[in-house]
Parts: sequence; structure tokens; C-alpha cells
Amino acid sequence: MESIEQVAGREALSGARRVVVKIGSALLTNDGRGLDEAAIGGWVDQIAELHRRGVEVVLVSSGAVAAGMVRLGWQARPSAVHELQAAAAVGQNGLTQCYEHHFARHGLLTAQVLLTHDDLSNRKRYLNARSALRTLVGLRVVPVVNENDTVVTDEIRFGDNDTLGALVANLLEADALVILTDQEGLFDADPRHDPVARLIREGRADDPSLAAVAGGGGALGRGGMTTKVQAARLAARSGAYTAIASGRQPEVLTRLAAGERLGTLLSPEQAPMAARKRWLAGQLQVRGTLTLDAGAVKVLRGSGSSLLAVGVKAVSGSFVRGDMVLCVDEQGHRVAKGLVNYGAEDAGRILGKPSHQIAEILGFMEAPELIHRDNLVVL
Ligand SMILES: Nc1ncnc2c1ncn2[C@@H]1O[C@H](COP(=O)(O)OP(=O)(O)O)[C@@H](O)[C@H]1O
Ligand SMILES: N[C@@H](CCC(=O)OP(=O)(O)O)C(=O)O
Repeated sequence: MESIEQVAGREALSGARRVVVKIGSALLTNDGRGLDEAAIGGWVDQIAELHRRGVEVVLVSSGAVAAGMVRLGWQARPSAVHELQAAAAVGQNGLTQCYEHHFARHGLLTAQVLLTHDDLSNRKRYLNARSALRTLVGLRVVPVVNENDTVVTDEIRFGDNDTLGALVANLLEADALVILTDQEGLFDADPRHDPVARLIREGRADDPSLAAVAGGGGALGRGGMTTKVQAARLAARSGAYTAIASGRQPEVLTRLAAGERLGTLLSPEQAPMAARKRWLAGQLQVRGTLTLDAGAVKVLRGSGSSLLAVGVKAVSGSFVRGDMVLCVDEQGHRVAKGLVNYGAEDAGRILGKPSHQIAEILGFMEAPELIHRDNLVVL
């Protein structure tokens, strides 16, 4: 019998309005013999069907290096970066052509979006990428995303496309990330080496025990299950469910979208949190203002941390513990808002002080942070 949570997970997939589908190298490349065009055509048919039903789909597709190798007549994956870059440049063309051709059968336009790690870590470029992707999706175009392998080096590359898929899911606040691979899902051991390995059907994206069973990839793929489990955890940050399933299952995407139990479903622990944050963001009434120093602004915006008193320069307004306050930078620009752990008077006494001094200054400590990250929403 399925638990309420499991049923809810399946329903979340069937109710998903925006989905990122990641198709891995291990699947796409016909065991190293070039792009599996027939299989690609099949996934495109399913995506087109979802599209017709009003689901927005963003595709993250690997395969450039593998396709390039075949076009160049190379038997083995090169290890030199410049050769990988060259293969990716040649292969990406073939990949784009193939998707364009198949989506055109359904009257759908595609767009090639090549991203690098830099693009998503630099706030300005991140916002640019986000608005471009949102615009494409709004225009009912299917973006086909890959890493821009030709310009990345080992130090700054995602390497695997699972991570990229998760970041795209974050970027677009997708409801689900579907990772299609060459296995039925995540097993309790690598089924390539362990014939009695069992499929894990459900789990929490933040469950640390999943990392222990996830192993590395095969000859064609990059990250194996390790990066898929990490990707699920990343995707969960924005409340997305992750399904890991076999791209070889007939009608896998449309069946998942119908709520069928296929593969492994990893649920976001933050789902209620995301809703809470949405609620927080929607609260209009604030009782006071905290002025943050530049370091605190950076941390809040960059890593979603809690707000500590040490990063606060000034307190104004009249509020008590639990009230909503606005956080501004030193120029008065809105940065965040959240539910404060200390009233205005106490907050005024601990501002600029490290958390370990709170008990000494106030004679008690409600919490080490002024606003816990769960109660904070960056604006
Ligand atoms: N616990 C596990 N369950 C399933 N597959 C696993 C596990 N650990 C490692 N793997 C390996 O991960 C591979 C899929 O990852 P990868 O080769 O990177 O493919 P992709 O290109 O689709 O990302 C599988 O072929 C399998 O051998
Ligand atoms: N960006 C690379 C894909 C990297 C890759 O193979 O990743 P994955 O499919 O996660 O194993 C390419 O297009 O060849």
C-alpha cells in the first residue's frame, strides 16, 4: 500500500505544469554508435504530447561529445580537453538538428541554450538566463539546454548534465525534474555489478543514505547515480520533485505525467517550505526594519543563509519576536523579509555582535540567528 506521501508525490508529477526533462549520454548515444535518432524521436513525441496538454517542458540533453566522436570517426572518448571541446562543437550541431527535425514534425520550435557554470553563478547572467528561458517557455518554444562544452575547462565545468538539469529546474521553479537514464531508476547497489540490486521506488531528496548506494557512471555517461542523487537534492531546494527513470520504458514521460509508478521518485523536503516562503513573500505588513551590512546582504542573496545579528547595522520600528520585519541594505534597498526571533529592543542590543555573545548580553538566547532562513525570504 502506498503512503499518503507517496500518493502525493505521484500526484505532484501528474499535476506538474513545468517540467525539466534531462536525457543522459548513456541513453542518447546508442551505446556509443552515434545519436539514437529513433529513440530521440520517441521522447520528442512524448514531450510534444505533454506540450499539447499545456505542460511546459524544458529539455536538458547530453550527447554532444558522443555524437561528435562518431561524426569525427573517433573510437574512444578523448581525454584531452581541447579534443573534447572539438567533439562537443561538432556533435552539438547534430544534436540540435536532430531535435529540431523531430519537434518540427509536431509544429514545435526549439531553441538551443548552452550554459556554463559561470552563467549560473554570476547573478546578472543568471537573471539573463532565467528571463531568456522564461521568455522561450512563454512563447511555447522547447528550449534544449546543454553545457557549453566548447568554452569550459575542467575546473569550471558541471561535467555531468544532472547538476545542470537541477539548476535549470531551480532557475525556472519547475515542479519536477525527470532524469531519463539507462537504468530503471536508483537501485540499492549498481545493477551493472550487482544482479540482485533492488529498485528504490521512493525517497526523500535529502536522505543522506541515498548517496551511499549511488555509484559512478558507465562508459558513456558522466556522473552516474551519484550526480543524480545530488541533483535531486538541488532540485528540491526550489520544491521540485525528481523522478529517475529509464528512457527505454515505452511512453515513460507520458506515463509519469499520468501519475504512474515508474522508476525512483525523490520528494523535496522543502515543498512545504517553498509554500511557506511564498506565503512569507506575500505578507505586506512589516513591523520594523533591519539595516544589513554588505556581507550579510551577499550571504542572504547568495546562499540563502539565516540572518545573524553580526551582519545588522541598525534596527528601527517597534516589533516583537515573531513579527515580520523588512531587511534593507545600507542604501535602503529591499533585500529580504522575515519573521524575527528577537523583539526590537533586544535586537538593538545584539546588533553587530556574534551569536555566541547573545546569551551574555541579553541574559538568555532565543536562537542563534536573528531570522532563521526558514522564516526568511529574499526579495
Ligand atoms: N545505485 C545505482 N542504481 C542504478 N544505477 C547506478 C547505481 N550506481 C551506479 N549506477 C550507474 O549509473 C549509470 C547511469 O549514469 P550515467 O552513466 O552517468 O548515465 P547518464 O548519461 O544517463 O547520466 C548506470 O548505467 C549504472 O551503471
Ligand atoms: N555536455 C556533455 C554531456 C555530459 C554528460 O554526458 O552528462 P550525463 O548525461 O549526465 O552523463 C555532452 O553533451 O556531451
